[in-house]
Amino acid sequence: MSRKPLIAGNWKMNLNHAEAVTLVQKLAWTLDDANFNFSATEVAVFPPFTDIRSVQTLVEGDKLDILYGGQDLSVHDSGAYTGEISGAFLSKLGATFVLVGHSERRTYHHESDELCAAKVQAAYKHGLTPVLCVGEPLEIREAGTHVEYTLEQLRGSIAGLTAEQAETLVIAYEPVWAIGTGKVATADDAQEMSAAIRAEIAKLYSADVAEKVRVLYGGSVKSSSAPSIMGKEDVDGVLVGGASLQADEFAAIARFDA
Ligand SMILES: O=C[C@H](O)COP(=O)(O)O
Repeated sequence: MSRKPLIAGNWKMNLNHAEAVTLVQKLAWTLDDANFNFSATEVAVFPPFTDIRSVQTLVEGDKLDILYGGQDLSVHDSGAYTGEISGAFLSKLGATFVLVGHSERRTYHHESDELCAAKVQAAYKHGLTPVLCVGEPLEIREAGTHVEYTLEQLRGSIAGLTAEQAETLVIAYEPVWAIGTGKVATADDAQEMSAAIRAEIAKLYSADVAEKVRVLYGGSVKSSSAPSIMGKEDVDGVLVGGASLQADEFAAIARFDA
């Protein structure tokens, strides 16, 4: 497979800047001790905004191979938007990625597909790689319309995206019913949706673009479930919430093929 695996840890609203430094240090040491091959697998953390400067100082100072990103960004570059964070600021802090449209933002902040599409554009404008989150709630899964629902969300959230941008896009499939619940979708469920997402990208752009797009699975991933999920052909990585707050556990997830 030519796509590089991406193991991403979304800390959500957990850990202050001092705790962030401790966790990233421990994560780097744990992976180093295990002779982790950082050039074969990307490892990224998504700390709260207030932690990012400290993470940057540590990563740059100690020359760590850990990437990082924001959990959200504004559609605006700057201005009178109290509480918002510009992609330009994240970029200046050395961020590589930014999450867009996480289900918690879609639910608690009513983020629409249209807004997500604007955020994806804002990310590219500032040189950030968006990690676009999509996925169905429980009632949709139970109705059996999860593939169509998720693809609809995907189409709406990438409206206006060029083929050149789409090639570098990361899409995280996160079934809402599996987030923080301990209920992991099966590896086959993850594969089914990842393949459907890739096929949709091929339809919208080309087979070549679809081959390059990375699709992650997220939802109660643990070191025990990561190997089988990562073993699936169309799954290129995982977006980990709770288990990314423990350095040992997150490092074990990153070593899914050890
Ligand atoms: O962004 C991460 C996901 O929401 C998954 O969270 P979780 O691993 O705690 O279920």
